[in-house]
Parts: sequence; C-alpha cells; structure tokens
Amino acid sequence: MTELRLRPARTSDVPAIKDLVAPLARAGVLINKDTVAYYEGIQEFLVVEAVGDEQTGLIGCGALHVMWEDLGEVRTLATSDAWRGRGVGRTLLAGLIERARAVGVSRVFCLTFEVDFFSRYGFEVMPNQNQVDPDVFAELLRSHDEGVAEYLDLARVKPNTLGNTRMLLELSPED
Ligand SMILES: CC(=O)SCCNC(=O)CCNC(=O)[C@H](O)C(C)(C)COP(=O)(O)OP(=O)(O)OC[C@H]1O[C@@H](n2cnc3c(N)ncnc32)[C@H](O)[C@@H]1OP(=O)(O)O
Repeated sequence: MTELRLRPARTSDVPAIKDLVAPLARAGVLINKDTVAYYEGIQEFLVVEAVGDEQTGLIGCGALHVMWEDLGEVRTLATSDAWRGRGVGRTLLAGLIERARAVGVSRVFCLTFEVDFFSRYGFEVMPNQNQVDPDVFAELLRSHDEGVAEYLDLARVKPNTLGNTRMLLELSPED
C-alpha cells in the first residue's frame, strides 16, 4: 500500500521544490523565485512524499505566507505531473489551512488558475478589492513581497497575475 506523508519542509528539500516549481514557472502558472528565497521561506512550506509500496522523493509542495493579523496566502501549491489526481493537492491544502488556523489567520487568499480545485475547499472568487481596510492597505504597501503586491493588485505585478483569479477562504472560528 502507498501512503502520502505530509511534513514540514527541510532545507535539503529546496532542490526538489525548485524542480517541482520550474516547469510551472516556465508555463507562467507559478512565480519563479531565486534559490535564496526558498531557503528564507522554507518554514512556510509543507511537502508530500509517498511511502510504502511506492517510495518517492517529493511529489508535492505548498506554502502559507502570513500577510497580516487575519490574513494569509496559500502559494506555490504544486503536485508533480505523475501524481496529479491522487490526493496530494488536497493533503497539502488541508495542512496549510490547519497551519493558518494554528497561527491565528482567519482569511486565506490565493491567486490561481485552478478555480475549481480551490472552490472544492471553500475558497470563493473575490468580488472586489474592498476587503482590505485602508490602514492595512497602506501598511501592506510597505511590503517588498511580490505575493502581497499581487494581493493588493498593484500595477507593477499585473503581468504576473493576468488570467489568474483572486480567491478567499473565510475560516469560521468553530472549525
Ligand atoms: C495559490 C497557488 O499556489 S495557485 C497554483 C495552484 N497550482 C497549480 O496550478 C500548479 C499545477 N497544478 C497542480 O499542481 C495540481 O493540479 C493541483 C495542486 C492544483 C491539484 O493537485 P492534485 O494533487 O492533482 O489534487 P488532488 O488529487 O488532491 O485533488 C483533490 C480533488 O480535487 C479534484 N481536482 C484536482 N484538480 C482539479 C482541478 N484542476 N479542477 C477541479 N478539481 C480538481 C480531484 O479530482 C480531487 O477530487 P476528489 O476528492 O473528488 O477525488
């Protein structure tokens, strides 16, 4: 039997994470980052590997980036081609949402082409930008993070976001 093992990423996973992301970045689905950014952000990542009959290296990765007291973003969610449709993405997303709850985040943003996938887990298409308090908006503008700029829909990152859909998951306190 093959089982999926979800675990926090380690620094030694960075080359494999980069291998997962590289073809998707070339296709414009995920943002390409410098290697140093993966090491700096390694604590944001969860990874999945298969154990049991089918031993594998990393077959999926995903990260939760905290933006504000109540707001986080799921980013860099990817399953290797050979393992799509076998529960890797669902396992990662569930782990990242659990992390969001644990750290106190009540809203989780994502920017994606995979609207149907995220909809299955309660994410809804954002109707407008008015979900950001003006004071918070002003503070978030100070961030150098590209993902924050995408959340704010800033002009300088428009080429990254073309065709993507902005979605939000509201976590209820009792969940
Ligand atoms: C915020 C971001 O990171 S956006 C970027 C999202 N990532 C990408 O676009 C990268 C390319 N895509 C992928 O790597 C994968 O297709 C993912 C991550 C979107 C999904 O990963 P998978 O491992 O294939 O998903 P998984 O097998 O867990 O699917 C869970 C369920 O969603 C369904 N599903 C999977 N992909 C899709 C999809 N594109 N649309 C609708 N349903 C989907 C599956 O059928 C499954 O349904 P079930 O529970 O009824 O069996």
